[in-house]
Amino acid sequence: EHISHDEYQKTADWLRSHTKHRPLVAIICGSGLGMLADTLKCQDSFDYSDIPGFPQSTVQGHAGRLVFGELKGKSCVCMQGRFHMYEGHSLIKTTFPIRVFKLMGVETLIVTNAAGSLADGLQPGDIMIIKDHINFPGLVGLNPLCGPNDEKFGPRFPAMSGCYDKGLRSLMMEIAKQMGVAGLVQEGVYAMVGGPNFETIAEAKLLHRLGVDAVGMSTAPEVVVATHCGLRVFGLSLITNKVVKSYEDSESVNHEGVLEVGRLRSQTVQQLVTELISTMEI
Ligand SMILES: Cc1cc2[nH]c(=O)nc(N)n2n1
Repeated sequence: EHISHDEYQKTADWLRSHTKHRPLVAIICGSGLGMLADTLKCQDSFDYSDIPGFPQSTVQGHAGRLVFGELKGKSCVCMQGRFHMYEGHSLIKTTFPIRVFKLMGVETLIVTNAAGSLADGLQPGDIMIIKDHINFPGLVGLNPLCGPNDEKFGPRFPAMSGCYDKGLRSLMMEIAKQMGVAGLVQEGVYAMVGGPNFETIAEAKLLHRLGVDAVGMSTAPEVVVATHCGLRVFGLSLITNKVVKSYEDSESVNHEGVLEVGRLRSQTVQQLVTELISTMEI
C-alpha cells in the first residue's frame, strides 16, 4: 500500500505535541537489546498501539514502545521493538517510523540487530560493526521505496554506496579500543533475508560464498529508507549464533538462544552505543 506524506506528518505532529523532546538521534533496538531505551533520562514513552499510524510489534523479546529521552545530555528517541517483514507487515509499514523521525528533525539513525555469523572469525557474543549490507528482498523488488516516489523525502533513484557512515564506524572502533573490548568488535557485511525460518545449510553456504559475514532478518529496509531521506546511519549486529554451514554439524539455532546472547552482551552494546552518541558530533 502507499502512505501519503500527510500520514507521516500527522504522526510526527502527534508525537511532537505529546513530548517536549526534540531528538536528533534515533536508535532501533534489536532482539534482546531493548534495555538501552531504559537508560534514557527524563523519559517520555508511548506504546506503539497508542501512536496513530504505527504498526504493532508481535515478536517475543520486542516490547513495542517508543521512548524519548536524553542519553549523555543528547536528545534521543529509541524504538524498543521493531517491525519485521516476516511478521507480515508491508515494508512500507516496517519503515514508517524512520520517515516520522526524519519529520521530527532526527539526523542520525543508529540501528542494532541480532544476527547469525557466517564468518569464521565472528563468534557468538561478538559485535559486528556493519560496513555494508546485501538486501536480498530488495534485490527482488521487496523494497520500501517501491511505488510512487515521495520527492519531499528523497530522489527516485537514491545512491546506496557508503550508506554506513565511515566516520561513525571509525569512531566506534576507537571507542571499542578505549573500552577494552576491541577484541569483541570487527567490521563486516550484513545480509538481510526475509525469514522467519533460519537458513538451510545450502543457503548458509551460498551466503558465505557471496561474502556475507552476518545474516539477519531486519535492518536493510530501515537503512534504505533512512539513506533515501538523508539520515546519517550507523549499524551494529550482535552475533547470537554460528550459522550451520556443514552437513556434519548437528547444531541448530533457535530464537531462545538468540535472546540469551542478547541478554549476555546487551550491557556492552549499550555502553558502546551510549559512548558513540556522547562522542559523535550531532
Ligand atoms: C536474528 C537472527 C539470528 C539469526 N541467526 C541465524 O543463523 N540466521 C538468521 N537469519 N538469524 N537472524
